[in-house]
Amino acid sequence: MFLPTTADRYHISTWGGEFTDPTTERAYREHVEQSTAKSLIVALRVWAALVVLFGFLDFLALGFSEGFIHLISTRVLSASLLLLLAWRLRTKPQLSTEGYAVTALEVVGFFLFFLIYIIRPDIVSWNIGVTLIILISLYIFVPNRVVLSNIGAAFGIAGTIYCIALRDVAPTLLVGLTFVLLFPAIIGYAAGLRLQTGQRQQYALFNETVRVNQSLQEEIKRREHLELELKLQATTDPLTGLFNRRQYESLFQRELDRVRRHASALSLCVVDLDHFKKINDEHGHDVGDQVLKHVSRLFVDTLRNTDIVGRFGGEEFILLLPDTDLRCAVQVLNRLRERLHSSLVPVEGLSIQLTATFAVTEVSKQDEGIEDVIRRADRALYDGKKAGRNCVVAS
Ligand SMILES: Nc1nc2c(ncn2[C@@H]2O[C@H](COP(=O)(O)OP(=O)(O)OP(=O)(O)O)[C@@H](O)[C@H]2O)c(=O)[nH]1
Repeated sequence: MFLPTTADRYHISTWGGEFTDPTTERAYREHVEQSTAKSLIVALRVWAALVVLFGFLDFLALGFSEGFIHLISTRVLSASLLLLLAWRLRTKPQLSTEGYAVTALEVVGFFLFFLIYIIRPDIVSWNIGVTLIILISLYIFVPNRVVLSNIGAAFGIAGTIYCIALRDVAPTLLVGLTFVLLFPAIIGYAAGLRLQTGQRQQYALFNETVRVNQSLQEEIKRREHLELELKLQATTDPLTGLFNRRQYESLFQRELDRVRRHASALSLCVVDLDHFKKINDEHGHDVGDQVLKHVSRLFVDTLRNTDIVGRFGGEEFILLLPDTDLRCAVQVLNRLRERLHSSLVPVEGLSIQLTATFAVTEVSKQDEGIEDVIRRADRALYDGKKAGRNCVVAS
């Protein structure tokens, strides 16, 4: 599939002042639709007011004559068309950026304006002056696509020349007049083109900034996610999601510092699942893994969230119970043992009965580190296994 590059997408035509890529041009018009409609409504209202106000000059020159009535009717008709479009723009702002309606009005407006040349031959030179102002206003004051403004201006120039030609003037004068009328149109076109191109360049820049910002945000999110994942990988056991050895050892050190500083209680328990080898042998390693996951969840869900649950390795777990002395720890662990014993583990359509041996010891200020404490618990574990398993042994 062909995908336009940024340069293609934002290429602006030299003479039209519009994006050559239709999708970008459409998006740009939608982007400026509301503000363009607002400016156009103001321009149309001012235009309508001027058209009617100039009727006062007609009245001064013609009085309440038939000519005045024709002119004022024309003026009121023009003003009504202008106000009608202004009203329509409130509900259909896209008319302002399409430009066809306002161009049609420019053509109709000029057509009605030509009547003044016919009805008031006394003010031809004044009218030519007004035509010059109208021509430049078409480009600068009335928001429209510059290519369409060219159509309005071309009609205005051609019509004016025609109206003057009707008066039997010398051809040289007509040629001169054409140049005079072309002059504001060319200036207006150049100014309109520059303005239109500048607006689109700004839009392209704005869009690019938004795009770059978006991709930066996405990159930041991606990196944050990656960082979190790496942190998780470094601190947890991949199978059970419990703290890994490195992490619970460092958490133990923090708790040991608290024991030393605040004389608070801390108990450590080594849990070893009973006859786990049998589960693996009978149902396969995958079922064994599911059981380990289930037991881990059960430990985490049952204990306090200040307790620390880690995987010691294989089917052995470490539980750190802060602010818990040996007596309380034995109570808590007995509850946990009973819960494990009484709940069947549902794995792959099987219901597996499971027990564990819990070896618990209280950490003292004199303990050098976690190895000392685990060694003590391990001795208790040995006793527990010898005593028939499914028990809590304290040392
Ligand atoms: N599925 C699974 N099995 C594991 C994992 N780590 C260790 N094991 C198994 O756990 C079993 C531990 O067996 P043993 O040390 O003999 O202990 P046991 O069968 O639980 O017997 P006792 O501890 O004496 O009650 C071994 O079969 C290991 O292969 C693991 O990550 N996944």
